[in-house]
Amino acid sequence: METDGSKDAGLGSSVQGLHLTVVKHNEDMSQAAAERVLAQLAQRPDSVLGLATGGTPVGLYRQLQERKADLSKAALFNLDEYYPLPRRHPQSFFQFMKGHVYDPLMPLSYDIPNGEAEDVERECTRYETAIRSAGGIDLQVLGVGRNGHIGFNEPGTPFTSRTRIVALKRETMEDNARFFGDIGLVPKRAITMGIGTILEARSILLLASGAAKAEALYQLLKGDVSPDVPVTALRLHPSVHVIADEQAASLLE
Ligand SMILES: O=P(O)(O)OC[C@H]1O[C@](O)(CO)[C@@H](O)[C@@H]1O
Repeated sequence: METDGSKDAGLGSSVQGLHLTVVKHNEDMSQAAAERVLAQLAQRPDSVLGLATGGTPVGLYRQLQERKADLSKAALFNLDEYYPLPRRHPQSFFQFMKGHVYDPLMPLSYDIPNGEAEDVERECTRYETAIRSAGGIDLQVLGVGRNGHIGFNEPGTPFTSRTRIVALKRETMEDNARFFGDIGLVPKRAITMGIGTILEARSILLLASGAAKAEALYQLLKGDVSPDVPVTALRLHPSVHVIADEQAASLLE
């Protein structure tokens, strides 16, 4: 396995368009990711960025702060939000983004599904329309769940799915219980961009760190393309860059 470097996945035509960079540690992943986001902003200051929450992108957002990324012309969207959950709840993805990105980096605009919308169907339609009205997403940052979920699109989700309300799998609630302190406090549902919505982004940056993500990454690069492992949908996209640390890449090769 090539490390601290970059290489094409080199796995034949089914993964053409997918580029893999393996780096040593989580911090290296965050640095490499920040470079790609900064390059996107340099090329197009008014980029539309799709961002993710969870543990994976925290280092990326720290790097963007340290490097004084200029988001003053950029529009931000997010993958998902728990439902129902008030925006003021400390574990809402809105609060996560406020702390890590909105307040420190002051983007021109931001939008995130509203976890306290009264009419959830209407909120999902509003969100899809807002993304389209902004011109679509230029660069979508993704993490991946242990079970291969992207956004909150759990195994079994059709690749054509759009923004909608979903039920979370038990393993996803278990993984996110660390943020809530108790699994009983984790919301059972969420609003998430669909896989079809995600695949419309012009380019995708997937980050994976730690041994818990190794199987999902293996499936992405070597498994069958199947809704059973949502992240494999990325094999259908023409421009995906994966940055993984050595632990996440440990099943490859
Ligand atoms: O980065 P983590 O905390 O491992 O989470 C993995 C993925 O699961 C989610 O939390 C669910 O949306 C994503 O935001 C994230 O990319």
